[in-house]
Amino acid sequence: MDYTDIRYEVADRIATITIDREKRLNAFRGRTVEELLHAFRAAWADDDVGAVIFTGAGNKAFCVGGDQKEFVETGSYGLSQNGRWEIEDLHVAIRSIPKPVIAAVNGFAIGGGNVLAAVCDVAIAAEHARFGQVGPRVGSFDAGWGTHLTRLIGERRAREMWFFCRQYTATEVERWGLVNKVVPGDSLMAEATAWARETVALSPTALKFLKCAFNLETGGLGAQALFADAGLQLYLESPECQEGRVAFAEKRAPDFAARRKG
Ligand SMILES: CC(C)(COP(=O)(O)OP(=O)(O)OC[C@H]1O[C@@H](n2cnc3c(N)ncnc32)[C@H](O)[C@@H]1OP(=O)(O)O)[C@@H](O)C(=O)NCCC(=O)NCCSC(=O)c1cc(O)c2ccccc2c1O
Repeated sequence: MDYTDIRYEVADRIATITIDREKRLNAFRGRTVEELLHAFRAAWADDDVGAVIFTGAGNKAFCVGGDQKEFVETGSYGLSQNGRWEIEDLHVAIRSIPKPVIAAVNGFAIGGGNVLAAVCDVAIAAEHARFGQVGPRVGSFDAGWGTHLTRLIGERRAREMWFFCRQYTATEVERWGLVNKVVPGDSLMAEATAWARETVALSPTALKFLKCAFNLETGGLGAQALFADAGLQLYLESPECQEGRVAFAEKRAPDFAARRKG
């Protein structure tokens, strides 16, 4: 597959997967998700790859979730070549690949970007990185893997993140346990590579069984995510959702007053 939205590089048994849409703050569209899925599966299939680093191009954003401009312009995030919107397959692939996945969070991890970082095995953040959920402000929600935040930072913090749509610094979320380490931006990739080098020297079978074991508790989230996504697809067609998206595009606060009921 030819990649237009991502980069895939392998060196010293480490695969680096980079969302390469810097002008859109590495927001994902259908094509991006399809390529990411393909790249994670390639890393999975390659016996010479022992670990994956997942990052975003540039130094402003890791990923800011779904591409809102694409949605406003075309009415959807765009489908993959096979006609499916595969974000849930991507979440499951990152969880399932039997090799450690290290998120190198090089800037904003917002909305679906925060969820992508959260499903990785470990996360290292640049000092300037900012984390947050925005769905209830822009007309979206992730009631599947988005709720995995509870396990990482506890229920109070996870609900705060989703219900208030604030932004948090790397240092704050390191304290909460959302990231493993915070480093200066210019040493992020060196740090992530050092972590990857450490893990590729370990027993691959031991790591595989450990990842499978950790996944036993969260395995049900894959099914919950499909259920949640079915609800989200209906919500995406509603005037309430459209108000969130249009308000973001028009750079104004959304007006959900007409939507308050029940
Ligand atoms: C990310 C921000 C916090 C950055 O704020 P800042 O003030 O620094 O910068 P600007 O706001 O001026 O943004 C700069 C520039 O980038 C454009 N941009 C920002 N975010 C996006 C985006 N997501 N898509 C496309 N473009 C984006 C912005 O328009 C500016 O462009 P200019 O041309 O005007 O310069 C802040 O920008 C922010 O909060 N962004 C919104 C983030 C957002 O809404 N993300 C999507 C959330 S919904 C989602 O992620 C999602 C995930 C899923 O898995 C789904 C699954 C199934 C269905 C739906 C899903 C879904 O919606």
